[in-house]
Amino acid sequence: MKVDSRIVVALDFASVPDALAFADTVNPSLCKLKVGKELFTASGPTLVEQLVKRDFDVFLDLKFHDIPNTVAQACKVAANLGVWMVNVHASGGRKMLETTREALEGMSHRPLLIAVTVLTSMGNDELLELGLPTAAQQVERLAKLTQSCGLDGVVCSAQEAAHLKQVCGSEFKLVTPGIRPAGAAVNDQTRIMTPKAALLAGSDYLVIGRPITQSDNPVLTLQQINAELAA
Ligand SMILES: O=c1ccn([C@@H]2O[C@H](COP(=O)(O)O)[C@@H](O)[C@H]2O)c(=O)[nH]1
Repeated sequence: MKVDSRIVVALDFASVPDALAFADTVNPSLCKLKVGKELFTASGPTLVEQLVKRDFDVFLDLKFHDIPNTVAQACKVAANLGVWMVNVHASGGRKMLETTREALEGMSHRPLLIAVTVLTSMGNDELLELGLPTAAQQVERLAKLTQSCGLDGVVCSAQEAAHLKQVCGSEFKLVTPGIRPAGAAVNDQTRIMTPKAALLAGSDYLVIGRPITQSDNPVLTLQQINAELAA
């Protein structure tokens, strides 16, 4: 039986061969895989179907943000690819969130539907410039909205996880990018946390890209993080 891995590796590669080369080195019990905007733009849905066929749980991270009908129909197409999880932007608002959730109900394969709250690259100064409150306040507001619309969870930073688990309950899934092992390059992320701290804070799934895919030995790094989480 496949283990429900807590690590979702972000396949942020520019080409299909690069992405498949990584997928060929790992087992679906070791990690789930995330296909985002760069790879999807390069590869289209074929690669997603290939990864699903290889028994990977695939998170299609296209962060849809559009009018309700457009987002709902896009998520239905994504569901038909057999993906494990899809996402939209919570700031698309209640009508968009509810229409999308309703569109997925009753489909033969219904992926988890989650909403992005505040990108983990953003800090309080950037939010202020947009006229928004602090990350902690905005994430809580959007998580409550998402939950009240019947979605399965949110994308947030692990820094908000402990509070959101209290506010939204243990069943509401928290998917956290911005994960950085101690000493790893921060890159363009702002609201970061180490893998173990994120798990202890209540993250359900840890999205990790460059610290794994750009390491000298990606499989070893992935195994080390899995071991750290299990310890
Ligand atoms: O708030 C968000 C939402 C999505 N992401 C995505 O996660 C990965 C993170 O990659 P790293 O290389 O570990 O930084 C990337 O694909 C983002 O598009 C996010 O970082 N923050």
